[in-house]
Amino acid sequence: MSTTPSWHQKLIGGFKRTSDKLVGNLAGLGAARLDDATLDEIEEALIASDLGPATAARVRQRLADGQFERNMEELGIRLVVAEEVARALAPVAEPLEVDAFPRPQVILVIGVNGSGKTTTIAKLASMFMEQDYGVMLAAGDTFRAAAIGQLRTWAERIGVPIVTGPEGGDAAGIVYEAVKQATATGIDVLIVDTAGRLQNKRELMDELAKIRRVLGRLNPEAPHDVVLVLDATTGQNALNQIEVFKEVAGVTGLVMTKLDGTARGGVLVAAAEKYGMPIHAIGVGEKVDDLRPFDAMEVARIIAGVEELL
Ligand SMILES: Nc1nc2c(ncn2[C@@H]2O[C@H](COP(=O)(O)OP(=O)(O)OP(=O)(O)O)[C@@H](O)[C@H]2O)c(=O)[nH]1
Repeated sequence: MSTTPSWHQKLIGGFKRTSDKLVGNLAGLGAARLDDATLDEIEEALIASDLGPATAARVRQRLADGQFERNMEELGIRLVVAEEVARALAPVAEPLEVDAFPRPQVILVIGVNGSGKTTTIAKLASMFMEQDYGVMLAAGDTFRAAAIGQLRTWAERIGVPIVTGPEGGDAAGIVYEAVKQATATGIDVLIVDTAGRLQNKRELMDELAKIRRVLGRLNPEAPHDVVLVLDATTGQNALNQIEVFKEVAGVTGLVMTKLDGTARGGVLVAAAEKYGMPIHAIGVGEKVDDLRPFDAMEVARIIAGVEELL
């Protein structure tokens, strides 16, 4: 028997905290009489499980609106939770498409240090390569030598070209050079690593503005995507980062990493509910194939703990 956990198993791990809390909170409500007090309890349980007030209110409404038996079994309640969570997630489950014309599609990747940005860039590159796209990386995080080295190591490992510069070098210059090379060699997707200096917003904004100006000179449509990488283990903090990076960097979509192990998976639903921003993919580990677009219903059923009752 294989000991490597499957994607589904890792995902269950990432949502365990949320799911356990939810299931714990719903326990004892089996064969519940859905009177107002019980409905209040269910709604509170959902909010306590990080699902966000709007989803919780919709579940309450669904249970209260009379389409269901007044005596509902726990499985019935969980199925309603799963449906409503899926309804919140389905509109934001939007894989990154390569459709820029002219090529290359330029994807800026942003996020604080340690969020899993570098690993995510490698995983995205690998995902695009699997779809037969030509991929190039640009090491635009020149702030730390380690960041350049790490990205180069990944580029070699997955076999994609990379444009780098010296530590402390001009990120915009590297991006300019990368777009020129990508255009000349018929690359489809250029993924650009950028500095994660959230502690100095002004500098980060200036740097991103400069990258945008330089890109705009080569292709007014670029950057086509500005993807924010978020660490799901940081819970509420991940939501705060969306707020700040939206303002500072014009984020167009999200990737949530570390949705395995100790993640606070409910934050995915909270982010979907609060920002309605596309969530392009989720990461469940450190290997290149540990990143995928997500299936809203699969995640919803895991969160609601449906499978364990079937
Ligand atoms: N468990 C788990 N670990 C991950 C995941 N993605 C990244 N990591 C790990 O998180 C750590 C930080 O990832 P990096 O990709 O280096 O993050 P970064 O944001 O580029 O960070 P800096 O290089 O410090 O700027 C590394 O040890 C990764 O292996 C994931 O989905 N799950």
